Amino acid sequence: MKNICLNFEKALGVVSKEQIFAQEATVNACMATLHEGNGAGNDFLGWLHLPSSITEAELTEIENTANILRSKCEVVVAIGIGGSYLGTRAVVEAMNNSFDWLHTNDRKNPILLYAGHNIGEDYLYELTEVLKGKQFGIINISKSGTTTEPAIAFRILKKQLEDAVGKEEAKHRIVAITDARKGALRTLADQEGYKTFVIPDNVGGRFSVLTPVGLLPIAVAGINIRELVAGAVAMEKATDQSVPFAENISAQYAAVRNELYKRGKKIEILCNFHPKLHYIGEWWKQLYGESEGKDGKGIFPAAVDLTTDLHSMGQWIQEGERTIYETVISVEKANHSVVVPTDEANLDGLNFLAGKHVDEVNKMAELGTQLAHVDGGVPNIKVTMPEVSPYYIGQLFYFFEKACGISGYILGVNPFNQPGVEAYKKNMFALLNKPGYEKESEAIKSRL
Ligand SMILES: O=P(O)(O)OC[C@H]1O[C@](O)(CO)[C@@H](O)[C@@H]1O
Repeated sequence: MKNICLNFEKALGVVSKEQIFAQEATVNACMATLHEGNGAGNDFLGWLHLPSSITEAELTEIENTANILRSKCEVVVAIGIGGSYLGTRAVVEAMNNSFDWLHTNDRKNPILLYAGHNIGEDYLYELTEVLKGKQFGIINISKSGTTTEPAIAFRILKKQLEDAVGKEEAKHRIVAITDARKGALRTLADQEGYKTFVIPDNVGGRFSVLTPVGLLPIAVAGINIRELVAGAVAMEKATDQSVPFAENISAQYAAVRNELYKRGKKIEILCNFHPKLHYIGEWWKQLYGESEGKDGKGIFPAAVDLTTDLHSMGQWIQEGERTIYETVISVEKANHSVVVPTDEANLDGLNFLAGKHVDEVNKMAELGTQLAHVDGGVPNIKVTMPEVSPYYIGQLFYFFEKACGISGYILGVNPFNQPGVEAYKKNMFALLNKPGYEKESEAIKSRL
C-alpha cells in the first residue's frame, strides 16, 4: 500500500526550503514534547498512539453492536456535535453514495442521519417527521455528556422512539458513547441500561474519530472500520518521532504552515477537488481551529470545495488580500468511470473533450487552479491521496492530527484545550435563566 504524500514545492517563494528545513530542530523538539508527554495539555495525548493500540476485541465489540443496530433499524440517527460528529460525517459522506438516501430498494445499510449538531427547530421538526413510521435507532455521542445541542436532540428523539416501540425495545436501539464515569449522559445511560462505549479521558473530542465516537456510526453505515484504523496505524508509523524530518510529512506540514504564518499568511484554505471530501474540510477546521486559535494567535482554518467554489470564492482567492495560502487534498484516481460523450452538433464546443474521463478534466482544473493561485501570490501545499478509501482517510486523519499537535506547540499554545468555546455557552445559559446563572442573567440582561 502507498502512503499519502506531501509536496510544498509550490509554497516556496514566500518562504524558502532552507528556511523550512532550518525549523527542523524546533519541530523535533515539539515532536519530543508530544512523545514525552511533558507539554501543555499533556493529559490529552491519548490520540498519539491510539490507532496502534486499538484491539481486535474492541473492533469486534463495535462491529457486533453496529450489526445489532443494522439488523433492527432502517435509519440510525447519530447525535453529536463538533468532534462527536464531524469525523463520522467526513468518512460517511466520502465513502457512501452521494445519493444514498434515494437508494430505497434492497438497501444493505441503514441510512445514517445526524442530529444534535445545531439547535434548529425546523431541522428537528423535519427529522422527527421523517422518522415517523420508520424503524430507527440512536447513537448518542457526547464526551462531556452535558453539551446542550445533543442533549436537546436526544431528549426529543428518545421520547419519539419510546413512544413508537416502547421503553424496553428503545433500550436495545439506543447506544451511548460518553465518559466512563462523569456527565449527564453517563448517568442516564447507566440508569436506563443502554449499551455504552467509553471515550477515553485522554482523548479530546476533535481527536476522537478513531474511538467508538467515529468507529461505531461509521460501522453502522457499512464502512470498513478495520481499513480506516489500518490506514491510521500506517500513518502513526510514518510520522513517528523516529522518522527524520526530511521524510516525516506531519513534521514538515507543521513547519511549513508556521513559516507561512510568520510571514503574514494568516489564513489556510483547505481545498478539495472531490465533492465527497467536503466534510473532511469541516473536520479539519475544528481540529485546527480549536487547537490553535487562542491567546490571540492562530492560523484561521477555512475550507472550499473546488471547482464549485471557484465560481464563488475563486475571485477572492485569486486577487483578494494576500494573507492566504492553500492546502489542496488531491486524489490521484476516481473510484468510478464516466466519459464525456461525443455530440454531433457540438453546440457547446465540447467535442475536444469527447472520450476523456471527467476526472481528466478535473485534474486539469486542479493543475490550472494551482498555477493560477501560485501566480496570484497564494502559496500552495499539496497532500496527495491515492484514492478515496477508508484506508487513506484513516491516513489523512492521523497525518493532520499529528501535524496539529506539533504545530500547536510550535505556535506556543496548548493545542488540546478549547476554553474559548465556553463564552457563548455562559451567555446562552444566562439568557435562558438556567438555575445557577442568576448573577450572569442579571448582568447580561442589563446590556440588552
Ligand atoms: O462531545 P461533547 O462533550 O458533547 O463535545 C462536543 C464538542 O464540543 C466542544 O467541547 C466545544 O465545541 C468540542 O471540543 C467538542 O468536540
